[in-house]
Amino acid sequence: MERPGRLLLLSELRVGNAACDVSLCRSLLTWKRRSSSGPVYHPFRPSVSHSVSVSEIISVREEEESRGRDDGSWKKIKEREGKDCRLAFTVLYVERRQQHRWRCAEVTFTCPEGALRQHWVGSIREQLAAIASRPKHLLVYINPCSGKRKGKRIYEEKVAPLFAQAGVATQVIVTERANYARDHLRTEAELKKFDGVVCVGGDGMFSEIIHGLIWRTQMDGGVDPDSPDEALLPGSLRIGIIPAGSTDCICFATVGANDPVTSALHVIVGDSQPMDVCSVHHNSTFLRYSVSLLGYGFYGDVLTDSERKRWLGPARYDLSGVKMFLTHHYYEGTVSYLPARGIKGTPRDAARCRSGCVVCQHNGEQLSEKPERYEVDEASDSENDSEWRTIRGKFLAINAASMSCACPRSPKGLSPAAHLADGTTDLILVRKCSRFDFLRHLLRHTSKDDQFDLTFVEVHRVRRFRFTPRYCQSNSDLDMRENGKHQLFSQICRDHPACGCAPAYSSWNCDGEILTHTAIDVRVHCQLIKLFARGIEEPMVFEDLPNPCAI
Ligand SMILES: CCCCCCCCCCCCC/C=C/[C@@H](O)[C@H](CO)NC(=O)CCCCCCCCCCCCCCC
Ligand SMILES: Nc1ncnc2c1ncn2[C@@H]1O[C@H](COP(=O)(O)OP(=O)(O)OP(=O)(O)O)[C@@H](O)[C@H]1O
Ligand SMILES: [Ca+2]
Repeated sequence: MERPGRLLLLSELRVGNAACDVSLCRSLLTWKRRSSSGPVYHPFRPSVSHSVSVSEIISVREEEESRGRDDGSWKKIKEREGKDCRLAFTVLYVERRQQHRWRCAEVTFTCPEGALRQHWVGSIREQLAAIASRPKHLLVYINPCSGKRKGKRIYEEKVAPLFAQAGVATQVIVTERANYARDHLRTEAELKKFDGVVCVGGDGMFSEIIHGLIWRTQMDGGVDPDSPDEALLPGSLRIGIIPAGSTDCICFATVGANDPVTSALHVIVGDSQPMDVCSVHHNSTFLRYSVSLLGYGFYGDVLTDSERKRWLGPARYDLSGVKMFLTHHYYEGTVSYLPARGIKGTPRDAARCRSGCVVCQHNGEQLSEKPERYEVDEASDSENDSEWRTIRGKFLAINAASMSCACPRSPKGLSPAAHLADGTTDLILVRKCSRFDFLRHLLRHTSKDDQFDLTFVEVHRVRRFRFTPRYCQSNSDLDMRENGKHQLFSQICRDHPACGCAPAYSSWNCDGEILTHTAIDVRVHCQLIKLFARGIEEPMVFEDLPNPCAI
């Protein structure tokens, strides 16, 4: 019955009323209905074969006689099949649905005898236990105030039952205030006990988690977070996102859908997706980390305005978006950047970052093999260094997208060809233009047309950039001292649009949080963190299907 190394098990089992050939190869569970004339191939009665990779099996359970006793379903099966239900076992596995959604499907096999059932259940469990990447103990933070305030319910109803079925133990913490999760991770959490951290909420909640984890890792490793030139240490814990926020662009861009069940299943199967993180400094003061959007001008103003409308829930962004579009403020300043060299990919590529992305793999290897080359570039502080480029101008928006920033509002995102883990960010400069032109640019985020193919838009793939607003170019310290004053000034002008004077400063939108400074220094840290995700999967074509085992 066994051929070591290839075929572990091959039996005739029943699925419902049908006799099936069921096999367990090293990595594949396959069941194939037998044709009525026996196991022999019959060209006119093709039998459908189902295959599930063991890596996508969630769990296996032995059916108990008591199961379904209330509705008599087991009794009916027993009567129909004349079999003892104690001979049945059920396999729960990942099933792919439309639009990158995953669901938990199940199939029940009935064995001719109890010993065979034990053999099957034991073998599948043994294989599952051998998958080292699966988390066994997770620390879960729930933001009860995210999005439509449904985070707690989403976790309890959709996610916790799946974790329980998969045998994943959890410690669940419902946050009591903003930054509760960040502070808990920084100081209190016993991280050694866990294989990962899960956040239930939006991009802001994810941001709290990475701030807590990255800070803790640097402190433990003796790295000074205030130094913009120091390489940061990667953490060991993966992060899972159960989407319950207003934008959820990090979940959408790493999984392909904002769906709590899909995300929970990616956690259970132990997926791993590396991700770039930008550190943001003002002079030598650490401000924040960013993984998705750093936006000055339009997206900064949308965020500032939307914070006053939190009670509106996710719709606040659309309302503030329309308002800031009509307001049409532009801002003057200088952007300098270090172009990404020696890497694969450009922001105008047709190819997209997808599961198993070769660009991310290639660039990640390049950067880990030759970090000194980049360190030399980065350590150079001179604006005149030939590597640095400088652009002065009036901008409606300055956006740095470290990933596509795809989200339901814009399924292709701010920078459709950006990569999750290539060590770069796409710097998008939208110069002052008419409202009509800016609308054309914005609309292209929702269509197939190229949002960069406009004379007033430019995009650069960079490893590092700096921004200085016009009125503090001579002395960037001024920015710190003038901060209170400019915020007041901007506030007056925003609140009295009739006065006609445009504010001199916008704010930076850093993954949905407002930064306290306008002059910033941004550096990309390649693959600093890991998520329980695998990147967006390409739809399977016939040739991609796993080969059935050679029996
Ligand atoms: C005419 C339709 C144009 C639609 C253009 C849609 C572009 C949307 C691009 C979304 C990019 C999201 C990037 C992600 C940022 C997250 O780290 C952050 C935290 O969650 N979210 C936001 O800042 C939330 C940012 C939300 C921004 C919403 C902007 C809405 C713009 C509406 C403009 C309307 C013009 C109407 C003219 C009559
Ligand atoms: N218990 C809490 N009470 C109030 N605010 C909280 C609490 N826990 C976390 N927060 C804060 O709530 C803010 C918003 O959270 P979150 O990002 O989860 O939702 P969102 O803003 O609706 O979604 P998105 O960021 O995707 O647009 C975050 O800045 C987070 O720090
Ligand atoms: Ca990137």
